[in-house]
Amino acid sequence: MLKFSFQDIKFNNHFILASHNMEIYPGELTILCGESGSGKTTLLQELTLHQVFTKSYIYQDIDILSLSDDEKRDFIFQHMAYVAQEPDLLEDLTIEEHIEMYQTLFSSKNNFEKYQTLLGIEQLKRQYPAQLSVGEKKRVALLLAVLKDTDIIILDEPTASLDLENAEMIYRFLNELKDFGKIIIISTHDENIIKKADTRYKIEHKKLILEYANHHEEKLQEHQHKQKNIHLVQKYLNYIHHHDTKYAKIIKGVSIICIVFLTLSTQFSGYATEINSSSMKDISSTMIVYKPDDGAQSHSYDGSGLGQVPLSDSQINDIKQIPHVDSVEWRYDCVLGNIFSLYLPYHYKSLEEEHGELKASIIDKDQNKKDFLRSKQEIYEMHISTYLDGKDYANDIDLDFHQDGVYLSNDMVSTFKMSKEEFKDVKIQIQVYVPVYYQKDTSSIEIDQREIPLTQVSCIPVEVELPIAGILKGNDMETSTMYGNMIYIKRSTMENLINEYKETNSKIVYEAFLNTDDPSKDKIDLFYDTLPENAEKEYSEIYKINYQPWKPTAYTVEVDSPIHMSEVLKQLNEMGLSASNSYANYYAISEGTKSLQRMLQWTSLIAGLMIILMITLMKLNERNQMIHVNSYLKNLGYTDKEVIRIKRRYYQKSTIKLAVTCSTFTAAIFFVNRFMNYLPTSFHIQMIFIIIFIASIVEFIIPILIERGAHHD
Ligand SMILES: Nc1ncnc2c1ncn2[C@@H]1O[C@H](COP(=O)(O)OP(=O)(O)OP(=O)(O)O)[C@@H](O)[C@H]1O
Repeated sequence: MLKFSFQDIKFNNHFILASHNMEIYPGELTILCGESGSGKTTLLQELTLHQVFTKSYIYQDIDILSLSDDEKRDFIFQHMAYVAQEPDLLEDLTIEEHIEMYQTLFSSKNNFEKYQTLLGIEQLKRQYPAQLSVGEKKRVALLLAVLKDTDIIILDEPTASLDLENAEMIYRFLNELKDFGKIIIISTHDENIIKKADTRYKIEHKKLILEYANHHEEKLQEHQHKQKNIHLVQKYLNYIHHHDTKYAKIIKGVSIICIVFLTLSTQFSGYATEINSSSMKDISSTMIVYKPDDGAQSHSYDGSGLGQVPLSDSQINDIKQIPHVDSVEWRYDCVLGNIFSLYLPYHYKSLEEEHGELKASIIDKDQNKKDFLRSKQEIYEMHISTYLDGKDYANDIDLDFHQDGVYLSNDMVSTFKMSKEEFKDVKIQIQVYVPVYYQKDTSSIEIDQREIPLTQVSCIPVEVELPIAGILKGNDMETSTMYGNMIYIKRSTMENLINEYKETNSKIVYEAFLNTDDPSKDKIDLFYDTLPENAEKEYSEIYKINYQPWKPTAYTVEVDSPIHMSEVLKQLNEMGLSASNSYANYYAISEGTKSLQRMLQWTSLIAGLMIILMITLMKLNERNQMIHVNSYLKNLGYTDKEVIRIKRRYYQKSTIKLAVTCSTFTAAIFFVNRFMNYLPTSFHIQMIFIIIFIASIVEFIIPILIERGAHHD
């Protein structure tokens, strides 16, 4: 039995109903009738634990008012089904899904097919609530109330504004219902229902009157305890997006693309940083510093010994004083086959006339000799540079035989039909151009139609046999080169050769030409230091060439870190010096990757904000739906905490779903990319974290914040 009493009901000092008691028995139909506006709905709401005016509420010896809020919700879950005047259904679930949800949540075992037939629900099963008439909705709500399988059923005007056909189904249904030992309370104006009443209350003149009572002493239906399972609700929450509008679906698609793009761009920004730092590593922190001829500033350093002026001791000191400069070491670079560098004061013959053909050979362990390169041209394109004694070049060396000697570039050995290992214990025999003089009067370049004389190094070709110390990974040995066939000679070896052949005195050479009408009588004579008295009359042209003992024209300058390169370069330029432009190129790459990074960072940021904005708008749009689901669950008897847990779990699942979709999409892009060889990239685990992070904001944090906002409204 349910014993219930309420105090005077007033709204804004407007008196509605005087205080009264009610006793409601199981297995009976308790009817509440009265005029419209007399307070029937208000009373029913009190019976569903709204408790604004309730004085006492005892059900089966349980004092409901002494229960905590959560216990009251549990009570509703276990014992009470309420069908309001306007039935509450979830817009995105079909009637069949509603039925399935109730059966699952309340593990109903009652004979629901019978009620389903009585209420004519079969043909409505595939419909959504919005497709139903009011009568149909009421019938569905009644069936759901039965499926909740509780011992108290409260119905507010079940037949109000229904046609006869709908109403009759409900009458038949009510006849069945009352035979099951349930407490059934119905508010109605409908005479057809009123006459079925076992107990009838009427509200008249603002008083509740017990008009009629015919108690049967029937026992209450045995209550079966229902297990509350919040996991089961999840499935039905997933149906909520069945009905998403087209634009919501488009926004979802766009946000997935945005998240993938955002992730990729963050990753590429990472690659750009890697490229940047690896190119910074590649540039090492050294550069070749030289002073170009005054008239030919643009002449770049090509290792040909042409166009660079030796540096004075004070200039070298000044370089050493530049902040961040660690060391300044002279170097020597030359091109084999640059026969101009062989012009010496003593002879003006070409290389081939003087020394025969330029040769490079290798001599193996058994003293077998082989021409080193395949063609004469390749030998003429061979470059020699020096490397420093005692310095670690491990980054550039592929195979080190750990002995004094020359390192060969990778290009140079790759044309050879020998494995790299086979170069061990092999010697190379070449003619090294040993520098002895520099002079400025035999070479020139034309700039703006003016001939600008260039400083030229003059060399003596010296045949040497040197062990091969190792093979390089590429062609560079610390400083970068644009040439392929490189031989790197230890600087002390070169220094010994230079000391052996060096000149200590300057020499002036006069080149005297006699051009006549008969070419066979033409001649060239050379005069050293002084010209004969009558020379100017005898010769048609005389050139004076001033040979100075050789001094280094290039230096390897080492800077403490690549990031200070530009600073040092600036100071060198201010001193009128140049540095090999390979650095400038790398610097440009580095700058380029930095701007690429900046661009990617900005676009990522904008894409990120766009996603958040789009999703926020979308979720705001869904706000009412989100709130309705919460109140629906609470009306079913879930406590606030349970609803929060259900919702959190639901958002967690959506987050995981989004993260998995985006990760799969991203992985697919990577796979296609790798397959097509567009970019040398791989799928980084950190991308998953980025995706999870964005997915959590989008599918967890934003919805929770919006719902929270709704609760405060
Ligand atoms: N929350 C409220 N605030 C102010 N007045 C209210 C509130 N709820 C109900 N009322 C008023 O109380 C009176 C009783 O309303 P109630 O809905 O309970 O009547 P009813 O008998 O169910 O009417 P009907 O048969 O038309 O549904 C009405 O005058 C209504 O305007």
